[in-house]
Amino acid sequence: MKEKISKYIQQLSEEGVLHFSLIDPDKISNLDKLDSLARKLYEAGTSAFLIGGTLGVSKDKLDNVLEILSDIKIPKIIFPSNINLISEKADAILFLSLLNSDDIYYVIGAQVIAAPLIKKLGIEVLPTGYLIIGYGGTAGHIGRARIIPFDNNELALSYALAAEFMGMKFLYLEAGSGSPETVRAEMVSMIRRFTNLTIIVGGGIRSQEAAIKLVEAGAHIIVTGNIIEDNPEKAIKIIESIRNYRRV
Ligand SMILES: CC(C)=CCC/C(C)=C/CC/C(C)=C/CC/C(C)=C/COP(=O)(O)OP(=O)(O)O
Ligand SMILES: O=P(O)(O)OC[C@@H](O)CO
Ligand SMILES: [Mg+2]
Repeated sequence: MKEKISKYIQQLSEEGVLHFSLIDPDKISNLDKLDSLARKLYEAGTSAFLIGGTLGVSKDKLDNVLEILSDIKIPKIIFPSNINLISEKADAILFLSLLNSDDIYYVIGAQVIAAPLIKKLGIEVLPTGYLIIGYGGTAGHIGRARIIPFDNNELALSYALAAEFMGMKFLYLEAGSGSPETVRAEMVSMIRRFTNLTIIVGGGIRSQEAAIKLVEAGAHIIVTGNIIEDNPEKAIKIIESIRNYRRV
């Protein structure tokens, strides 16, 4: 298995903090403007594109977005909500297991169905424990998550340790797209302190202050989705502040 994207992430994390731009193929209002929007995000310093969504996303729409982004020289990583979102046009896929789901399909079912095709296409996998925290949004509802409260750090850490002991490399702390609150800094710092997982945080991040708080707490990768569509200028400011951040 090639590890190109994983090495790219590791190298950038040694130097600083990464930002991933989430592009939802069903929510992009104007596909004709995606190329110029994506270039601005790239020039601001975003480290990769995550492409995915829960509702209304098809393989055709995914391929179309991957095609539009193909000339931009940062990784295009699939963020799958289900097994239909697998494409050879992507550089990697977040191989998610929704660890706090009550539905075995989202813990190990979808993964078993998807694995042979991913292997055949030779797409790099990023083994990721996915935890839904506090709000959950559509992903939490569809994924039948037994939501971890925003303030239950001990419970989140227990899942994180279990993920690490099972060999996962990434942990995605997801408040849910459009969440009124972000995951809290205390939860991130506790997981950073006690594990070696690469911590991805997303959901409801709409300001530089919110992003930097999570970065200071130890997040390796910050994901923003909605703000890119709602206010691209603000998204660019968030990206610049994350990429300029240096741990002391
Ligand atoms: C490994 C493979 C192929 C699949 C795993 C599938 C799993 C475990 C999914 C977890 C549950 C789930 C529904 C995750 C969604 C992740 C995602 C793409 C979130 C972003 O989308 P939203 O913003 O919630 O979607 P909408 O904008 O459509 O509401
Ligand atoms: O759209 P936002 O609220 O930025 O959330 C991003 C992502 O974590 C959702 O899966
Ligand atoms: Mg969304």
